[in-house]
Amino acid sequence: MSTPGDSGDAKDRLADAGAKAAVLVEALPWLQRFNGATIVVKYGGNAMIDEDLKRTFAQDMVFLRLAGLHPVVVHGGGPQISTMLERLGIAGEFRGGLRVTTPETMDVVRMVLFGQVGRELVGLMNAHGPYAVGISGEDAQLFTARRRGAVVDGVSVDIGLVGDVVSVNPDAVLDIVRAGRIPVVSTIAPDIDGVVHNVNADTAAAALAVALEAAKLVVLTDVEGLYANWPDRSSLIDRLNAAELARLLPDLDSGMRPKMEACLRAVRGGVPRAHVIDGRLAHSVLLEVFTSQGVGTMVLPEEGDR
Ligand SMILES: Nc1ncnc2c1ncn2[C@@H]1O[C@H](COP(=O)(O)OP(=O)(O)O)[C@@H](O)[C@H]1O
Ligand SMILES: CC(=O)N[C@@H](CCC(=O)OP(=O)(O)O)C(=O)O
Repeated sequence: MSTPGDSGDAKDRLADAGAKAAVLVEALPWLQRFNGATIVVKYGGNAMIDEDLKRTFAQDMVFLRLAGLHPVVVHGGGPQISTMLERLGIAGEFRGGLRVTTPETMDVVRMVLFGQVGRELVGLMNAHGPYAVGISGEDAQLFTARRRGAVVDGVSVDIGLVGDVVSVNPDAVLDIVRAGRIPVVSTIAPDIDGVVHNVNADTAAAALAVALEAAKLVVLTDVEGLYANWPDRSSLIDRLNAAELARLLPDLDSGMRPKMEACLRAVRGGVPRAHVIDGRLAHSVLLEVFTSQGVGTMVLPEEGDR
């Protein structure tokens, strides 16, 4: 038999326990603040490719749910769509950060987003219990899309079946949330004539966060956050308001632009905070929600917006 006091490293153990307790206690004000709140999380980047990060992300969503929050996941899948198009020998291209989407490409987008990426994430979460339910923008009129073009060198160009979300009916998502489960949303959406469109996942996440009156939008990516002078790593912005972001937007590269447009759309639509965080860091969502420091870049509304 041994007791903690017998061990030579009892002091280390006490210090270790103290540090763990401090982490738990630090979460208390955040648990209080976000109890019952909806948090929309855009899952993308490395967290969607690396096997360990996929599992830790799924764990984080279940953790949020069991901590009394209502996580709603909107997933991307750009790299997976590109891989499948290549396997099928279908040529693809991006214009202004958006995929040129022919009817043939659309079939692949739908199959990969809902049938592959969404299914895998649902499965990873459900390894912890009966939590995740997949849903697409086609279900119960969740999203209605309107065809949009892309702007290339200041000129609007046609990119096929690509849509912007023009209306959201969040009832089906709310049904899933009220049942105590975690919706996992794939971002394909019919237009008013029922023609299915490909919608950028950052854009759809913002529209959904607004419609759900979420407390936060959290967007995962592959960098620490937004850099004022990309790629100068010393220029990471930890917080900025909507007006400051609107001024930066026109100069951003195409990868970061949909994400930052989404953050702007969310805060201007009434979401109190939008965050871009580093999905390469395991449990970055938990760190963002439950620690005082936060991680990544936080976008706030303008003074007087709320
Ligand atoms: N100002 C900027 N701040 C941060 N990242 C930027 C910036 N400009 C361009 N980027 C690039 O944008 C990428 C994120 O876009 P993308 O790869 O499309 O995202 P994801 O795959 O996470 O959806 C970053 O990994 C980075 O290489
Ligand atoms: C119109 C458009 O570009 N749609 C995206 C939809 C998936 C997505 O947004 O995925 P990520 O978040 O991983 O980039 C695409 O086809 O790739």
